[in-house]
Amino acid sequence: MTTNVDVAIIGAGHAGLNAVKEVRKVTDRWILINGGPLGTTCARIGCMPSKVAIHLADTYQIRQRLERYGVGGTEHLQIDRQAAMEHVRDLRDTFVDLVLANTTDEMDEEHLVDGYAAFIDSDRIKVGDQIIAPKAVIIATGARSVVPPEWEAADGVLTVDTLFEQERLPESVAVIGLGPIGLEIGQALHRLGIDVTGFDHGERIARIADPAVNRAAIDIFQREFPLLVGHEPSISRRDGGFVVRSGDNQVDVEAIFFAIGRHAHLKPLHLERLGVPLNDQGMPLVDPGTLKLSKRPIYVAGDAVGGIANLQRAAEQGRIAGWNAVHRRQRRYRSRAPMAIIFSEPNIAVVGRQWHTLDPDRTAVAQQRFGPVGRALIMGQNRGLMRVYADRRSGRLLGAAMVGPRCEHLAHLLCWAIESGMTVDRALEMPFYHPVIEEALQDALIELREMLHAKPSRPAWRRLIPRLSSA
Ligand SMILES: Cc1cc2nc3c(=O)[nH]c(=O)nc-3n(C[C@H](O)[C@H](O)[C@H](O)COP(=O)(O)OP(=O)(O)OC[C@H]3O[C@@H](n4cnc5c(N)ncnc54)[C@H](O)[C@@H]3O)c2cc1C
Ligand SMILES: NC(=O)c1ccc[n+]([C@@H]2O[C@H](COP(=O)([O-])OP(=O)(O)OC[C@H]3O[C@@H](n4cnc5c(N)ncnc54)[C@H](O)[C@@H]3O)[C@@H](O)[C@H]2O)c1
Repeated sequence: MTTNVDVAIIGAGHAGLNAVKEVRKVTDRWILINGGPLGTTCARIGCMPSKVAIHLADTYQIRQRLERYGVGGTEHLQIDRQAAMEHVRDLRDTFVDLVLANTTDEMDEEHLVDGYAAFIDSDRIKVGDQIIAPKAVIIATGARSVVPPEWEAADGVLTVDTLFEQERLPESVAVIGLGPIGLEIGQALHRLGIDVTGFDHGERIARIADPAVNRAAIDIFQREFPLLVGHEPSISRRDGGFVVRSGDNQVDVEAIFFAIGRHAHLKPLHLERLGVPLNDQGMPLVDPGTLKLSKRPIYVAGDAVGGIANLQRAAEQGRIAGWNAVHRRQRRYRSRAPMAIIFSEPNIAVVGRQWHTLDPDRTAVAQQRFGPVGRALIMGQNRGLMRVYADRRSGRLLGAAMVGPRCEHLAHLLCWAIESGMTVDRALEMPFYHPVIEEALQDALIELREMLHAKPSRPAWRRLIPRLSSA
């Protein structure tokens, strides 16, 4: 039997659930298909449990500063990692319950179907034995962790999909890939007392394009746990564990944590059956504004689109795809000034234009270290570097990269300023308080203003003119 609906939404993550919210305002003939556990990537394995783990690891780490504050007995403090992981799971379950309570818990069997969807052709979808014929489709299938095929489902190999389910954490871990996941999770595991070594085949960590900030970040994190970058790591089995080699270095570990990227989860959909051209990632051409495939009422939203995964992007694209699926007048997704925040300690943040896209002749770059920043010194977290970029001609802020304390907040301030087209002079007219981390940004802006207003040094022959005339 075929079920006819107005809209089929595939994937119950933030993108899919936000799409449903828009669609159900217009029609009751919709169906949400979800394969795997409900509760969203963000709440189950992503943003939220990772931040719980980071928070408790950072809290335990504070013991190392307590003696300086006159607090004794810190050498007796110990972490029960099993209890810590239970706390992560408890909060994770709370976040999942909050998502479910407001969304899928209220849906009946007619609207919510459990299973992986696959296209039969461009008009029909199959889920198990059920065939669905929708007038419009929203693909919101998210992304999945990349694991080299030879290590898939191997004992001792972890990803974020499995980490938070571990009753017992390993004593030593090689973190392969030092992007946002590798750095956040690697540092948290290290701070929970696990022997962590980080590996990346590239020279950059956390995708920082600015070479000075990247160097500063590597120096800071390197002091906590070894980071081996710039060589392709090779992994082999040994005595129930693994040996990982990188250049001249070799490390024996109990477990491997892969964080080498997450790719759009499209394979089970069989998009090749749509009869549209696909790129080498198996993705059809999608209008980045309407999120629609050309000539088909099929929309793609969230991590399924590819690129840098971001919860706010997934939610907004879901809302737009949902609206567009049920309205003639199409809304457009407009990407804003980019912002990426890594919740390591210190934070890493990149906003606006990235280093490699800047024109060196037109860009002024101010640099501010967090070392002498009063508030950072008070917090005992004064490691870091911020670089802020401005356009020499218009004086506008262009972007920034930073590693430092509470950069999550500085990134927001800067990103809002960039998004509103603010100049350096105007940003300096804004109020600042004391003593706050924002004073680091104020100092960077003052340096930028000096660069922008500095008179260009006059060529030697021009400097001669007054003297010649007065002679
Ligand atoms: C460890 C980690 C930390 C993160 N931290 C942050 C952060 O701090 N800040 C931030 O902004 N972002 C963060 N992200 C990214 C953020 O979580 C994602 O961008 C967001 O959750 C993606 O939502 P989505 O709706 O696109 O996909 P998902 O939430 O993954 O939903 C997709 C759903 O579709 C289902 N599905 C897949 N294929 C099919 C199919 N064929 N048929 C039916 N169902 C299917 C999946 O099982 C899943 O339930 C993090 C991600 C991870 C992994
Ligand atoms: N705070 C946040 O916003 C946050 C946190 C976690 C994840 N995320 C998102 O989740 C997505 C996935 O994150 P990720 O860190 O897994 O992916 P990523 O693609 O951002 O980083 C992967 C890293 O692995 C390295 N790498 C790839 N193959 C390798 C190999 N064979 N050997 C060694 N190193 C290798 C790459 O050089 C890169 O540094 C990203 O889009 C990210 O933005 C966001």
